[in-house]
Formats: sequence, structure tokens, C-alpha cells
Amino acid sequence: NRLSQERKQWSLSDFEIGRALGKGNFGQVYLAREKQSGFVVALKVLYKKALADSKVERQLRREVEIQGNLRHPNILRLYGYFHDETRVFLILELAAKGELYKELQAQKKFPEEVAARYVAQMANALLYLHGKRVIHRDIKPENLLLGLKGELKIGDFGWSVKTGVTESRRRKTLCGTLDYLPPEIVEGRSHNEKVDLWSLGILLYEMLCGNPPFEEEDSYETTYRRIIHVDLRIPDHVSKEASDLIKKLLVYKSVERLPLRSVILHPFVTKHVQQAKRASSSSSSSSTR
Ligand SMILES: Cc1nn(C)cc1-c1nc2c(-c3cnn(Cc4ccccc4)c3)c(Cl)cnc2[nH]1
Repeated sequence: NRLSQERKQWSLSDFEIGRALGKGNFGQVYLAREKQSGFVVALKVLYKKALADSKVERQLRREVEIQGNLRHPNILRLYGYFHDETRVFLILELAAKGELYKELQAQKKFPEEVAARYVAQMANALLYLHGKRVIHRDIKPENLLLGLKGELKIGDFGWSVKTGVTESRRRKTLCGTLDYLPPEIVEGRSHNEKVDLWSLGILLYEMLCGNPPFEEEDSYETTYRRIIHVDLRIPDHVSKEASDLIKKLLVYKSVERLPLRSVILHPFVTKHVQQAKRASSSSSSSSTR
């Protein structure tokens, strides 16, 4: 479509702006339609002043550079960007069913087969990302969106990096929530793509239990201590397969975390996700009878 023409210089007048879809730290996201093609997108508006004050311009440039070059069904497309005097605009794929964390808040927790499907989709997206030497570093419900068929889409690359870039500076995240950060980051040690395996384990725990495993009401230090001691308590309602996968991802030593290919083949995933596939194949065989 016209949107993916890389060279095109976009401007606000190319779009009809619809309702606000959500808001984040530095701006809002609006429903928008490109006038020529009628193509509907999500237009993320970020205020330059807010970006400058928080010194995140470099991070935004990296986000655009990385996300702009990615093509995967479980990663939100970034079609292009433009800016005016006061704002930066990102032209993003519209995720028809909105933000995952709102689903999770509404339902408190997901059934195991739903969580298993999301874990399989995340693992496939991370396999693709790591294959391109990109670490996401910020996998959490707030950064995940849902497509038309309820498929998961990673929607925010604000903290992603291409590996090989030495992250000497301690990240500014330490002012945000620690809940999803692995020991090597909270301890300020060097880290690699295996940080995303830890976050995948946190995500699975939160989807099944309704809260992240090391969360402590407003006590930063306690969360910090629980993370570095991997002080993990898994409720009895969690199946043994799910519990096994969580324990194999939330491992202190990053090299010992279950690799993505093994996550996709883990019984917790194959028990549910293959089931969905078998169900569809059985329905197609019945139709031939
Ligand atoms: C559809 C829909 N229904 N509802 C209720 C929401 C959606 C929807 N939202 C999106 C969104 C979307 C919206 N907010 N956010 C969070 C945000 C906002 C600003 C800066 C950083 C992060 C993402 C996107 Cl990007 C992409 N697609 C989206 N679709």
C-alpha cells in the first residue's frame, strides 16, 4: 500500500484524525485515516518538549529505526513518521482489539489456553527479533496490543537495542517499575537477549495469576531483593506444566533460561496451542466426510 512507500514525506494534512485510542508518557495515540488510500492507522503523537525534557530523543530515534525495519505478524508495523514544530508523529499499524493490559485488567487473569497462545506468539516474535540481533528489553502487558484475530502484537520498541551496542550507561528505567526487570539489569550488570526470556516468564506469571511475581506494594527495595533472590511463589491453581515453564524462564543465571525454541516446544504450549490446530484440522476433516 501507499503507506509503506519509504520515501514519501508525510504530513498531518494527509490524515483525517479520529478518536483518541490511548495515551502514554509523552503523548497520545489517535485513530487516523490516510486520505488518498483510505488506509486506517494508529497515529502516535509525541510532544517534542516532553521528549527533550526527558532526554529520550535518542531512544525515540532508535525505536523508529528498529521498528521501521521489522516485518512480523506479532510485531506492530511502523509505516513511517513525520514532525512539525512541536510534535513527532509515528504512523503505526492499527491493532484492532487494543491494549492487552486493559484485557488483563478487565479479566483479572487469562485462562491457560489463552496465555499459552500469547506465549507462543511472543516466543515467535522474540525468535524473529533475536535473529535480527534486537533485544526488546521491555516486554510487559503495557507494551502489547491485540490484532483483529486476537493475535498479540509487540507495540512499543522504546527500550529495544541492537546488540553489539554497549549499553554502558545504567538505564533510566530504574525510575519506572522494576517488576519486569531481570537480576542482571537491576544489578546494573551487562545483559544480552536473554533478558527477554526473563520478561516472558514474568508475563506468563502475570497472565495466569493477575499480578507480576515479585510485585510488592510500593516497596522498591523489597521488589529488588525478591528479584535478585528469585523469590518466586506460584499459586496452586497454576497447572504443573505452566509452573514448570515459569520456573525454567525465571532463572537467575541468564545462560540457564529456557531457549525460545524450547519454549515453543514446552508441554504447556503444545498442550494448548497444538490443540487449537488439531481442532481446526479435525473440523476440516469432518467437512470432507
Ligand atoms: C482499536 C483500539 N481500541 N481501543 C480501545 C484501543 C485501541 C488501540 N490502541 C492502539 C494503540 C495504542 C493506544 N494507546 N497506546 C499506548 C500508548 C499511547 C501513547 C504513547 C505510548 C503508548 C497504544 C496503538 Cl499504538 C495501535 N493500535 C491501537 N488500537
